[in-house]
Amino acid sequence: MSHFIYLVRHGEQQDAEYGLPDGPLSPRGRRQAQAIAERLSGVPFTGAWHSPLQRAAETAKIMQERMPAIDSQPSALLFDCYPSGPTPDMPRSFESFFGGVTEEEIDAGQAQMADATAEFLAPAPGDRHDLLVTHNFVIGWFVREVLDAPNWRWLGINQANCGLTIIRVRTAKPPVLVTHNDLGHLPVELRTGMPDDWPV
Ligand SMILES: O=C(O)[C@@H](CO)OP(=O)(O)O
Repeated sequence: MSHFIYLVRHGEQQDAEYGLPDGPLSPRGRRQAQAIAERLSGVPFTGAWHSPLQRAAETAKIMQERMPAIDSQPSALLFDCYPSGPTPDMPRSFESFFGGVTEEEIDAGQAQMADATAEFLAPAPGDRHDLLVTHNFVIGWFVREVLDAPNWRWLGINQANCGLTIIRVRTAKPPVLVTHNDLGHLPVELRTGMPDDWPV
């Protein structure tokens, strides 16, 4: 019995480069959402959830238009957050990242991620295929959790807009990272949201 979790980062947000905290998808973001919906259209989803933020909710809505069998529900466990704070074993190069982040934000993010992994990464009694449309840091934390890496390690694990990450969970076996940030469904002009330019 396998529980597959399909993690999708939302599509590109309109004017995100101006530092807006949230907003609608850009035209390119809408095309990304259509492309990931085509990619996943054959999966027999048993559940779907999305972050309540507008960019994620719109992504889920566009996906749902092409995948009428899913009925995506908003989940506060999938909000954008800081999954953990600085730790002594963290490389010093990451310290500046936490400059403007408060302890309250970190505490809230840690609590959210503990609940999110307990809720969404649990083994299921039968086969399950669950879709989660969420944010870069949240997906980085799920990947860190699967790899049993140190807490700080979600930093630097990045996903492109509408990139596809799949985790497989079974009882009595460690979880498996089936694929990470798979962009096979996105033509090159729709590959956005990574911090660095693509090397190829
Ligand atoms: O701001 C960001 O870089 C990430 C953090 O998770 O958010 P989003 O995936 O919403 O762009």
